[in-house]
Amino acid sequence: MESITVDYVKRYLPVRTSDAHKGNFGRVLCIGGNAQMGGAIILTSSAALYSGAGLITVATDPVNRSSLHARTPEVMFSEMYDYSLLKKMIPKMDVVVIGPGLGRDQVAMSVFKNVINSIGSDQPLIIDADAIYLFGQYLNTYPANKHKKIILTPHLGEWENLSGLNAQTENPDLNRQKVDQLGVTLVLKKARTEIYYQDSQWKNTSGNPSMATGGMGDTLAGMIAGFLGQYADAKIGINSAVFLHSYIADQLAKTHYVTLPSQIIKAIPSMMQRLSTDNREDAVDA
Ligand SMILES: NC(=O)C1=CN([C@@H]2O[C@H](COP(=O)(O)OP(=O)(O)OC[C@H]3O[C@@H](n4cnc5c(N)ncnc54)[C@H](OP(=O)(O)O)[C@@H]3O)[C@@H](O)[C@H]2O)[C@@H](O)CC1
Ligand SMILES: Nc1ncnc2c1ncn2[C@@H]1O[C@H](COP(=O)(O)OP(=O)(O)O)[C@@H](O)[C@H]1O
Ligand SMILES: [Mg+2]
Repeated sequence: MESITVDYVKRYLPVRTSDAHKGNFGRVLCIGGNAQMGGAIILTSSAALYSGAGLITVATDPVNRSSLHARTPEVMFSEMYDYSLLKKMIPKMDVVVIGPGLGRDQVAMSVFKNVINSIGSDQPLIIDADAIYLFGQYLNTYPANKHKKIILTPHLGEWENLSGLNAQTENPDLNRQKVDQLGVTLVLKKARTEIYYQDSQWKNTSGNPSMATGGMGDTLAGMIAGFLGQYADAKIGINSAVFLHSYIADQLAKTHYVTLPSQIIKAIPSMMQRLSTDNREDAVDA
């Protein structure tokens, strides 16, 4: 397994040209947040925004509209249960992320099916949180998904539910077998997150237990989405998002017992700037 380090991330940070505009940095659609868990998709979309995505739309339950706009007026709202609108919107997106706070009921399953049927074979689809459960259920009926560009981001509990491999039994060989069978990219979240591509495997070298707070994975999903819209090479984008998410937490943890997802989000632009310009990577705004 190859290691993702700070030097790797610095080497590949994209350079913004002086004539760049928002259309260069990705149209991202974030889908999730039922009436109980709007915070999850607000974290995801905020993370995509602070990671540099050009244009972000959130498809969510209408009750989340005003809190979304109060938090991030830069982000557009769409009604998650308007299936024909969602179907029309998806082909225009560079990246779609589904799952944070989505729920697992029949309505959530209808949203999921609508999205997986509408997404094109060249469009990255990040499947996180509840959508990982829904993906597992969906596969029972429609097993062939290899034509889709799917990125799964489970924690160990979600991975067990999907693969049958638990925290004790999962290992690189068995994970690889499952990944090949599913035809996906796997971001297996744990203390040292592992990433399985079709042709290589990577291990993160950053992260710490101050990150054990609800919403931390929702935040990572948004960072991956934000980076996928900006990096020409998806593998480098995903690896860099995974590393930076935890690396910012490592810097914050020097002075913070707990690192909140929203603190990490706020520190993304300053960390990216510092890594792109000089060696003062230890400083973050919190
Ligand atoms: N502000 C909001 O709106 C927030 C909304 N959120 C939304 O909540 C929804 C549910 O997501 P979820 O991850 O909280 O719960 P779930 O899918 O039931 O998984 C937990 C199960 O897995 C097991 N488990 C084993 N290993 C594990 C590990 N390493 N890391 C974590 N768990 C591990 C664990 O076992 P345990 O050790 O707890 O017994 C337990 O049985 C989802 O939509 C998400 O987006 C949250 O993000 C919070 C902020
Ligand atoms: N002890 C730890 N060390 C390093 N990283 C951690 C630790 N605990 C949690 N994390 C990270 O926090 C994130 C948690 O994701 P997840 O469980 O999906 O959160 P949520 O669903 O609440 O948003 C993952 O990126 C994981 O790697
Ligand atoms: Mg999660």
